[in-house]
Amino acid sequence: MAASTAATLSLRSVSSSSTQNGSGAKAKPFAMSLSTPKALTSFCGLKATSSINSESEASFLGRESTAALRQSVTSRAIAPVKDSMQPLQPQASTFKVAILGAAGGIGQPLSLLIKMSPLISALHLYDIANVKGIAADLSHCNTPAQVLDFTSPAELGNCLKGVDLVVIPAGIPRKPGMTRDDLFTINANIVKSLVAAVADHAPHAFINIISNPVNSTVPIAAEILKKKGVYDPKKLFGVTTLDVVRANTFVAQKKNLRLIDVDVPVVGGHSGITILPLLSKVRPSVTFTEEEVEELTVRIQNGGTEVVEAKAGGGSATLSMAYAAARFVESSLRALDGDGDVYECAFVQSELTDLPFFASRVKIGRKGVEAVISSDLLGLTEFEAKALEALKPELRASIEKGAKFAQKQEPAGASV
Ligand SMILES: NC(=O)c1ccc[n+]([C@@H]2O[C@H](COP(=O)([O-])OP(=O)(O)OC[C@H]3O[C@@H](n4cnc5c(N)ncnc54)[C@H](O)[C@@H]3O)[C@@H](O)[C@H]2O)c1
Ligand SMILES: O=C(O)C[C@H](O)C(=O)O
Repeated sequence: MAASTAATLSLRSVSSSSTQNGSGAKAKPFAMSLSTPKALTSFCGLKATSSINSESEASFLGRESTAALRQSVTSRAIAPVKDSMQPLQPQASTFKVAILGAAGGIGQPLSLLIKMSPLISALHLYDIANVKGIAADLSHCNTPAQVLDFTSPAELGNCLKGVDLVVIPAGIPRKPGMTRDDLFTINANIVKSLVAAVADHAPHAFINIISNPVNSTVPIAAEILKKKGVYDPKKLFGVTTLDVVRANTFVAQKKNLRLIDVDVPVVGGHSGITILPLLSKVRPSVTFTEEEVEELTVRIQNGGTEVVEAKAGGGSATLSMAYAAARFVESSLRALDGDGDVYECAFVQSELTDLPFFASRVKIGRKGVEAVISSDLLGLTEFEAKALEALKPELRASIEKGAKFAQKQEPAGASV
């Protein structure tokens, strides 16, 4: 018998919602156990059990979202089955996703993880390196997303046509001793040309940017989209989910908490001191000594460097990043699918501070960012307030560097 009988969507993430009165964000950790009827075994492939469980308030999606998910899964997957004895032919799911840089250290495991999503009907893999084999390999997984490969810039337009979400992990990673800003010269050009193509071929898509330095590549993307006349700030996201994933892990370990319960908002940017975990806002409420706050903050800020050094020249975080990006993709797709309860931290155009871009918790809906959650920045501790002021000059400089780079470029389409 193939594998087991359970179809479980195994990504676990945390959803946080703000209180309506703005008195402080109320985290709502959730644990999804998406267990489908036996009929779904044939496309979910990994495991299948007989129901979709929302164990409690503290479970992955919360009751309402789980109900919405149940409805979405059952309508997509079960509706086409006319005869229960027939093998399931799942209806095409709603969303098409493109990954640009799909053959890389992040791109490959990310492609695998999101191939498991029942929300994806087509997965378009693009890379300048050989992506054909990766697509062939992945296409054998019996999950519904159809996998297509696109290799040269000449194929990029076709890769992007009709997609709802574009994820960009293309670019070089750090080696020990490098800062993320040291990647600027090469990655700025990569992001510029890829985003120009997105503007031409998928101007309404959500764009999730992973390529570093995120503090600059997101402003580059914004300027390129502006030049092309298609900039929608609500749909452009710098992916900072890995900072949240790390913060949740390190805090849970330090305080001996159940991982699934922990939610740490991380604001600012995605590099060094611009990464600011708000430990006073951790859910569940937990107290830290001053030493613990300093130690945890530094560890979260240096999480990327910890991996770069451990890999000793072999690149930077790929597996944890793929996990984090898959969580952000899943959240983006749930938002596109009309789930009204999607909250993630992301680096977006923002008026929360005097900086033009800022990572914070945002509510994501069908049209992109619906709200920036301002309450996280209220009632900061002295440590956090100082750290927030301290990060601003560096973050502003990185944002301006990216914007200036893109502004002085030729009209972007010409160079793709
Ligand atoms: N946002 C984050 O939290 C985060 C976390 C980890 C890594 N990163 C960044 O993600 C990027 C990728 O990291 P990686 O480990 O996957 O690197 P990698 O070198 O393993 O993979 C990068 C891939 O991009 C491809 N590529 C290069 N130029 C391209 C182009 N013009 N079009 C399409 N594909 C192109 C390469 O062929 C390669 O397959 C790096 O910049 C890294 O710093 C960001
Ligand atoms: O640290 C890096 O260079 C990669 C990434 O930004 C990370 O945080 O792991």
